[in-house]
Amino acid sequence: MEVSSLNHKSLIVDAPVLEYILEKNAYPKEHEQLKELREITAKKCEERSFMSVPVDEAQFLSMLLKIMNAKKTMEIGVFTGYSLLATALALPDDGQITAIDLDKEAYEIGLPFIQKAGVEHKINFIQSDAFSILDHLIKNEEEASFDFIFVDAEKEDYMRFHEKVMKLVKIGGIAAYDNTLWLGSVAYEQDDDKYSAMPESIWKNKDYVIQFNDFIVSDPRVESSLLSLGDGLTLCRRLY
Ligand SMILES: C[S@@+](CC[C@H](N)C(=O)[O-])C[C@H]1O[C@@H](n2cnc3c(N)ncnc32)[C@H](O)[C@@H]1O
Repeated sequence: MEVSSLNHKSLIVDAPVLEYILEKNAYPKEHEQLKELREITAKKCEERSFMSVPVDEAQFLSMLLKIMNAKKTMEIGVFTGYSLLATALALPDDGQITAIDLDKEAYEIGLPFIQKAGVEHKINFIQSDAFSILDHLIKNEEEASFDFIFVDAEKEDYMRFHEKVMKLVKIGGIAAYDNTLWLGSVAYEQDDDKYSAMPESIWKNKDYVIQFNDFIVSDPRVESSLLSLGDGLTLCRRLY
């Protein structure tokens, strides 16, 4: 399969290398229902399917959750549920995921595959703006109770999410933020030849991503690592 036809969200610009990773490593071990969910998302959501996390990133998150022995997690920004299903498959049978999205229709596209994979019982999907749910959880004594929180929503909200997420994730737990290299735009000016062709939506949000990245570097509450996986994944381990 040609990488250009994969619509893959990756910073790897060397197409044969990306194709090698996907064809030789990621696709051969992709769970059948994840593959089906990915295919139906591409078919029904067309260019919006670009919002799903890439296969290699989902496999990294899955391994991380297993290494951590994560049991109680949260996902902010579900879309059709690719990262959600990868998480549900990685958690033990009594694991719990609070999954929040404004859009239930998109979740329902992926739901049959979650059901077929036999992991729906681990998921509490809440159709809502995530901020009100986070406030509710903080009020209801769920502070410092989540092993892992994955944030994959609007980039302009990351700074506000971070303050609430820092209250909800356990000390020693991980908050993971997606798209923190924002297709590489964070490193380029708009008039740069290489990146001037990027869509308006990328440039519109670039400054929010830069502001968030700068903040995380000097946030004493976390140890962080910015991975060049997908289009950037920042892991923050809560220290206190
Ligand atoms: C990039 S997509 C999530 C992709 C998903 N993690 C996956 O791998 O398929 C972002 C989602 O965040 C949701 N969203 C954006 N802002 C939100 C908010 N304030 N509260 C809840 N959901 C939000 C959108 O409706 C959208 O479905």
